[in-house]
Order: sequence, then structure tokens, then C-alpha cells
Amino acid sequence: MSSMLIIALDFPTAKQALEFIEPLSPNDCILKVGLQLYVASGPEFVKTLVAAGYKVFLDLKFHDIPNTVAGACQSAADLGVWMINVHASGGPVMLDAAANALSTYDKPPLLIAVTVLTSMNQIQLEATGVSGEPEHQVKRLAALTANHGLSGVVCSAQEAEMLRAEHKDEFLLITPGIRPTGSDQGDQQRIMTPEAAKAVGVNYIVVGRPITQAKQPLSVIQSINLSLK
Ligand SMILES: O=C(O)c1cc(=O)[nH]c(=O)n1[C@@H]1O[C@H](COP(=O)(O)O)[C@@H](O)[C@H]1O
Repeated sequence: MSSMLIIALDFPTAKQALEFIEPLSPNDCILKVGLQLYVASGPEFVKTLVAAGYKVFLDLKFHDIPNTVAGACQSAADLGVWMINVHASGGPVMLDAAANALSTYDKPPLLIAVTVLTSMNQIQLEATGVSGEPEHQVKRLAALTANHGLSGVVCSAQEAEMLRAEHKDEFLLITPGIRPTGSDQGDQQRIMTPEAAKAVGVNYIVVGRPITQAKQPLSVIQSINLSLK
């Protein structure tokens, strides 16, 4: 089975990201390119990772009018990436536009939708006008995502058990906010360990700083991969 581990390459330059992945191989992990690295190094860097044989999750969290998101999804698909994402709160018309934009591709990337960012707690969510616990909003946005034919959602592992019970097995649960025991929580609010996330049925975990800022990243990767077996 290929790795469930997605490493967030949140580095300021392509050079630093390439140095980091130098000892790795595509069997060890999937690589996520997010806003920081993409803004710094652009599509060419993404193509380099794809050409090196990595599955790449291009995490640009599109959230715009339907026409703009559709075009952005096509530009992302043209890079040959494995997975892309949009914000589910962009609404039903935007989700349809994103899904339809990929329908002409022979091998489209997986399209998933972000529900409630794992850095949000109830107080922060209420400040945006959404009352109640984050899990209620996650549940609503996951249902919207599934009803519009996307492949899955980004949520926290704390909501995985609830979503697993409500959605088909094929509906992917991708969970950032993963913190191995003893690692810094940082700005993440809804967190879980890799072992616990696997136990509640997530498909992929996303881990950034606990690996990229570790003194010995390789041994952290190995121990996370072992705990996911
Ligand atoms: O879409 C994402 O990947 C994402 C969604 C979310 O709700 N929370 C979240 O942390 N992420 C991303 O997952 C990564 C988590 O990184 P660390 O907190 O360093 O492990 C970052 O690259 C975030 O941009």
C-alpha cells in the first residue's frame, strides 16, 4: 500500500524544499505544495516534483467565483498533479464548476474541498458568523461536497469518525492538524496524533512542521509511516 503520509512542503524557496526531499523517495510520502512555496517558486517547481515521480497535492484552496475557480482547476490539472482543493464554502455553483472543469481530462486530479480549517476553534468560527461547534459546520460542508460529486474533504481527524459513518468508503478524508505526541501544536486547534487519526478512518494525514522543522526529519517520517501500518 502506498503511503498515507502527505508532507507539507511549507518552505520559502524551491532550493530549501529540494534539499529537504533529497533523501526521500516517492515511496516514502506524498508531497504537498501550498501557498508559500507556490507563490515563491510557481508551476515549474510543481512540474519538477511530478517529473521526479511524486504524487503532488497542490494545495491552493481555490475560493472565488465559479468561472475563475474552473479556470484555476484546469491550470492546476495541466501540471499533472494528483490532488487539488477548493473551499467548500465557495458554495454549490462553484463546486459544480470546479468538478465540471476537470471532466474533460483523461486522468483528472482528485478534487477535494476544505471544510473548516483545522486552525479554527468555535470562537474563531463564530467570529465569521457561523455559530455552533466546528463539527456541525464540517458536517454540513462535507455533505455539500459529497452532493456535488467531489472526491472528499479536508477536515480535522476529530471529525473523521462522524464523517466516516455518514459517507461512502470512497469519500476521502484528508486530515491536517496532525501532531505526533510531544510536538508543538503551533496555530493548529483541532489536532490528533497519526495513530489516532488512522484508527478513526482517515485516508491521508498531512504533516508539516513536526517533520520539516525536526532535527532529524527522516526518523520522524519513518516513525510516522510505521505508526500508519
Ligand atoms: O488544505 C490544507 O492542506 C490544510 C487545511 C486545513 O484545514 N489545515 C491545514 O493545516 N492545512 C495545511 O496543512 C499543513 C499543516 O501544516 P503543519 O501545521 O505544519 O503540520 C499546512 O500546509 C496547511 O496549509
